[in-house]
Amino acid sequence: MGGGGGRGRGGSRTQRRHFRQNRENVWKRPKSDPSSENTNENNGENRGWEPFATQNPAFDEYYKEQGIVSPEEWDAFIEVLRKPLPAAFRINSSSQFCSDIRRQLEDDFMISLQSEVSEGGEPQPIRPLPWYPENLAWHSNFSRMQLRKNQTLERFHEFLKLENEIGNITRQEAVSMVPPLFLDVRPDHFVLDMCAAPGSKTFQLLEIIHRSMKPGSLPDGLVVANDLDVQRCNLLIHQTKRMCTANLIVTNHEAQHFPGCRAKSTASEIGAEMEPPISQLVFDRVLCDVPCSGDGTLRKAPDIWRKWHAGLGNGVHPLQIQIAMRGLSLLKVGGRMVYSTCSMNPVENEAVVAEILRRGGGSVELIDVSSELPQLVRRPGLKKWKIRDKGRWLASHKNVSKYRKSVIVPSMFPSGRSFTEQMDANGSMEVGEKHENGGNVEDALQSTDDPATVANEQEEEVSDFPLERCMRIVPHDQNGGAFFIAVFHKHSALPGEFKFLQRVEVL
Ligand SMILES: C[S@@+](CC[C@H](N)C(=O)[O-])C[C@H]1O[C@@H](n2cnc3c(N)ncnc32)[C@H](O)[C@@H]1O
Repeated sequence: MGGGGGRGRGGSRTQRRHFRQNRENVWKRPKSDPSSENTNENNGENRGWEPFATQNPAFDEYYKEQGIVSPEEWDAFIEVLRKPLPAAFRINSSSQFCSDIRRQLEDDFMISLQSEVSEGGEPQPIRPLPWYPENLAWHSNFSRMQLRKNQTLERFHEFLKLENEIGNITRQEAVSMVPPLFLDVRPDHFVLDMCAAPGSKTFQLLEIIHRSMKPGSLPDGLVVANDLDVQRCNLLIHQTKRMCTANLIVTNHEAQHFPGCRAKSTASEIGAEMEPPISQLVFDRVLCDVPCSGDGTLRKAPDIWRKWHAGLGNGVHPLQIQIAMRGLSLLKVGGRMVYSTCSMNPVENEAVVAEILRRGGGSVELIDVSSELPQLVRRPGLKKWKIRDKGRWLASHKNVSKYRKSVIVPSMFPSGRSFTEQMDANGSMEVGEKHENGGNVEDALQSTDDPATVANEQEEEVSDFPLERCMRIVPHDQNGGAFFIAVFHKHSALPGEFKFLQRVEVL
């Protein structure tokens, strides 16, 4: 029956429906409130549904200060972040039906769907992603709701469902398809995917390994897909079994402590008469798609708006470094490693990359990949950033109070210099203590009236590393999600690595 004043939250029913359709992923059902379950007010419709709050002042303040987009772009950036993410999918390049599927999309669906208005209001409801090779990845402006409800889209929806089920296409966020492309994998490569679940990038890696193989023959390459979470490993297995591959091993370890695997060389490699030596298994390619705060997925997971705070990025920074360093130690000399996150935060990105280069001590290079995938819109990595802790901006580790030193570590800052190192060089007092005027540090933290002013008064640090070679993809660049990617080349053994390898062999 009609829309009585008490049923909705303002606005006509049509307006509400329109809003719901356009903000499909920004609705949540809060924990049920038994006291209101049977009231006439709700009348059974829309009961308990509320929009997610798609804003967070702490988020705005943080990213404005970091300057990840220019002040002029801020409104466009934030507006796109609040919109639902358009769907994207990829054609399995190793499928024998790959060309047929691409032809069907180009010659049939691209034309027949033209008359359907997509919710994004783009002229082409579906289109190939211009930066993905060979028209194999597609962007669709149809929301899940539209696909499910609109009769004329039924054929397209059925096509997507069926081809996805049998492994000919995979639904995957567009930006998440980028890291494997920069890994430069060949069919004979041994690839380690350190944090692999739920497996969309593993699937992509397997596609490359299997590409151009004749049906029935097996490639020489191998993907080892690891994840800490056993349930997510199950998801990964479910996802990758659509590939029907024998070239995948799934492991369940902490990536930062991924075990050294020992392999026997084949007799043909060493001469049939000799006993094959045991050597450490090293990988041609390593993908480090590490756990992160995930704020690049805000469009897909709007509940992150509510949960976001600067401490999330600070908290995962040490683990991200550990995982990346373990990845590098398992990488062959001459091999390539990609480090990626779905976070926009420099403490999870540029700061980690700088620390990898620092610890790598010249054996690792951050590669300039600006000429690869030229149509992918990306921004260079930052050279300077600040750390936010307990409501305070910190420009250098020397500004960290001694009570926070176990949490706010030197590698988080652009110079990577530790407070103690500063003391050694200058032979002076602890600068952090001077800042607190000799008073109680907790008091000093709480009495900070204007954190931005405090940061401005501090000496700004700038990284010496070529961090502009990193890539940050932001949502309004190509109507997608956000991602960060850095590509490394290992020139020689890491400092201390040789000793480690020898020890493994003796064991
Ligand atoms: C960003 S997700 C990976 C997404 C995946 N690469 C994909 O494309 O589908 C990060 C993953 O890291 C896993 N993880 C968290 N801590 C880990 C650790 N210490 N070692 C290995 N995996 C970890 C999480 O379970 C999660 O699946």
